[in-house]
Amino acid sequence: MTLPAEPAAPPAVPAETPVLQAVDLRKHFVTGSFRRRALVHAVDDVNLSLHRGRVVALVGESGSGKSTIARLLSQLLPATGGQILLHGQDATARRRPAFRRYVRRVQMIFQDPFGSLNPVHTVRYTLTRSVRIHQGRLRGAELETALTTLLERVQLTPPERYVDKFPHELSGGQRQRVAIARALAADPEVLLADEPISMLDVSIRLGILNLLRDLRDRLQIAILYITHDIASARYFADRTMVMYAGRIVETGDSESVTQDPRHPYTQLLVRSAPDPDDLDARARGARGEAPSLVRPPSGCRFNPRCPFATDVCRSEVPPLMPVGEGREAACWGYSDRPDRPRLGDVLDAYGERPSIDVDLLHVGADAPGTAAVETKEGDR
Ligand SMILES: Nc1ncnc2c1ncn2[C@@H]1O[C@H](COP(=O)(O)OP(=O)(O)OP(=O)(O)O)[C@@H](O)[C@H]1O
Repeated sequence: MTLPAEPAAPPAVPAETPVLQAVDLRKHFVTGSFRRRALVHAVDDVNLSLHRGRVVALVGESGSGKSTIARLLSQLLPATGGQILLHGQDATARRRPAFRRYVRRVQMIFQDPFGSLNPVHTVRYTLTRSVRIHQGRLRGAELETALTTLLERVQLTPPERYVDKFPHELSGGQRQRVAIARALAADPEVLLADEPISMLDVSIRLGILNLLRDLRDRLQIAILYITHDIASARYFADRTMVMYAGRIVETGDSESVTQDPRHPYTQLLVRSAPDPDDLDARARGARGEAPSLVRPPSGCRFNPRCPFATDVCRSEVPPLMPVGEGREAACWGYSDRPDRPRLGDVLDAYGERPSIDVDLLHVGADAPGTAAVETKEGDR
């Protein structure tokens, strides 16, 4: 199924102070028993900024730390180190009232719309609860208006067709729309969307991405879009950050990162689209597997799989270095050190030159803007 090439729209607002920022964010999980205690280095030294009306995609294969970042930013997990800033101010919520205030600004959308909605409650119950938590004890006509507004905002129209349904009476896409409406009841500034389409039927994924894009544009919400699928990042996100084994290895505007990847890992990731976990299968053997996060490789964590790794890659962690306008890659190959690796044509090591064809955008659907199609009765 071919989709029209429609890269992410340019930002509606100029860059300004980030709404939400992670500064040197770190999460090490303690696992094992007392005697065999081990630390999982899930996230190390991650910096990211979310701006009003812009989407940042966080892309990487399974286990790279993407969901941990979302849970840290939502403050469902305490960080081991680093800071979370909301409008430039430390936002660490140490007590419940502060956490409530934070959650009003920063809402999360989960991967599984089947698990995130209580099956015994109607849409009315779910949304009313969220409205009352975040907007006060609305009743009668006022409450009805609030519910109608939320359902219309997620394009579940006419609202009366959906408001008294139970989750099992809705399609996966409709359930995800209800989950998004529940998040919108808080009138958030930030949505953290953790793989919001990966559990949905391919035919309705594009509808959900278009809805999120609409919220970005109309409500100027800042969105963190977590995905395995670098092709959907190109379609949907203004900027893309690539994560490998707990660290950010490349950042830049989505079009450049996906069409002209600079870090050897991003090049592999692009080549493995649409299934990044296929990357393991392709690179295993000759290049080894994704590293253990209990004992991550020293230096660049990608070095055991990188065909150009040299001693410096094995001993020193590469910082993010400029590799173009607004672009950075954490690879010594872009430094001016005399002992840097010579990247050469790194892609030859793995085969043909990668590029993301929009056909690889396996979100499915015949055309963008399919929200209305999805909400028809047929999508049950
Ligand atoms: N509560 C936990 N205790 C111990 N280790 C954990 C915990 N949660 C996550 N991890 C580990 O942290 C690492 C990063 O996990 P995370 O779920 O953030 O990755 P991910 O990129 O989101 O993967 P996926 O796409 O499969 O969800 C993994 O090695 C995982 O096993």
